[in-house]
Amino acid sequence: MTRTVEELAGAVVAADGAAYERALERHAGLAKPPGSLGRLEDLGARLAAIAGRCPPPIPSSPAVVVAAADHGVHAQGVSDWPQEVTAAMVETVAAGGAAVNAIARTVGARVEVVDVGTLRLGPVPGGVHDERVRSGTRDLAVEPAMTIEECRAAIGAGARVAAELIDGGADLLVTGEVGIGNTTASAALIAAFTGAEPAEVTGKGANLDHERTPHKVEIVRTALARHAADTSVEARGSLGTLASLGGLEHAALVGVMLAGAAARIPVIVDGVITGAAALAAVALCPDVAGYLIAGHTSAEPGGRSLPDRLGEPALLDLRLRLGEGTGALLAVPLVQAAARVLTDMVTLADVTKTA
Ligand SMILES: Cc1cc2ncn([C@H]3O[C@H](COP(=O)(O)O)[C@@H](O)[C@H]3O)c2cc1C
Ligand SMILES: O=C(O)c1cccnc1
Repeated sequence: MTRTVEELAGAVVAADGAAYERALERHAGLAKPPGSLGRLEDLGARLAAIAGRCPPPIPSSPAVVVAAADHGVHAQGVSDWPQEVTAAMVETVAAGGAAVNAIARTVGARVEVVDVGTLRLGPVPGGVHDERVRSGTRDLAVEPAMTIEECRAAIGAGARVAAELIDGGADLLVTGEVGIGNTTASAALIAAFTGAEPAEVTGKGANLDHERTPHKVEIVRTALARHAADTSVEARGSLGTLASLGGLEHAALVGVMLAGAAARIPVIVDGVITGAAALAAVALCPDVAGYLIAGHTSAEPGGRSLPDRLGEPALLDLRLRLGEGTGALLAVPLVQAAARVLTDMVTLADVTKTA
């Protein structure tokens, strides 16, 4: 079943503030000095708000969705890598040999890779979700990257994959991506949604020669000016911004976030690409914010401002700048622990009874 953006957004209810408060109260009475579990206490309360019950369920089936697509803006020389690397990485993830696979194995997460629009001549190989909308986006520096219909189709695809995973028992979604050139689209989205200066949010991505970073900043600036000057109805609003400046994988990740929130399941955000998608998802449906957990702070410029925009600092800062979902996956045990302490711990009253 494919749900529209409006249907998905309409199915999202605000996270439950009363369950959040009950969890904080419960924490205050557990067998520890109140507040001594630090940010894990607030995280547990957020999980209670997400599930609408306290204690919250302990996530036991995490799944990472790696959305993949190519980018027309690659023609502007914004990445040192050939576009073939995107499809090659999709195959690598499907075969289990990428960084995301190694870390997913460590934390017991399943990995699902979704091709929403890589450049490829042959068919999508086995083990990859074939949700191709088109072969790469248009060049966002010169024209809208996607039509609204293409953007909607990619959102629907991401939501469908997420819903299948949830139906199959996934109770914690993790966002990931691959797409050569996608740090340029991400910088454009972050600047558009936050008002940040392009130079503040544009970096070397996958090791772009540092002498060419000013050119990359200029491309982002050009794209923003092109979009700002676009007075068509399609260009207006959050969906218009996503279609104009984003990638197909950003749109698919918006779908994953909407579907997770609609099912009252936490969604862990990874680096600057999934973070840019998170800004779009929250712009489309503000209540989604209550379901998003910032997993880590990317070392890419723009990474630092993102978790704050999502309402709280990220859980980890390991100076990762890879994407794929790697940083978000590393936060999975923290999320599980935050829920588990609310279930497993005895109260201070229990302890003092036996003292
Ligand atoms: C081998 C390889 C594996 C990756 N895995 C994630 N990325 C990351 O780098 C790319 C974005 O950087 P840029 O905008 O500079 O092209 C995306 O594929 C992102 O997922 C990779 C990049 C490469 C080269
Ligand atoms: O933070 C990220 O997601 C990121 C940073 C650089 C390159 N690819 C991904």
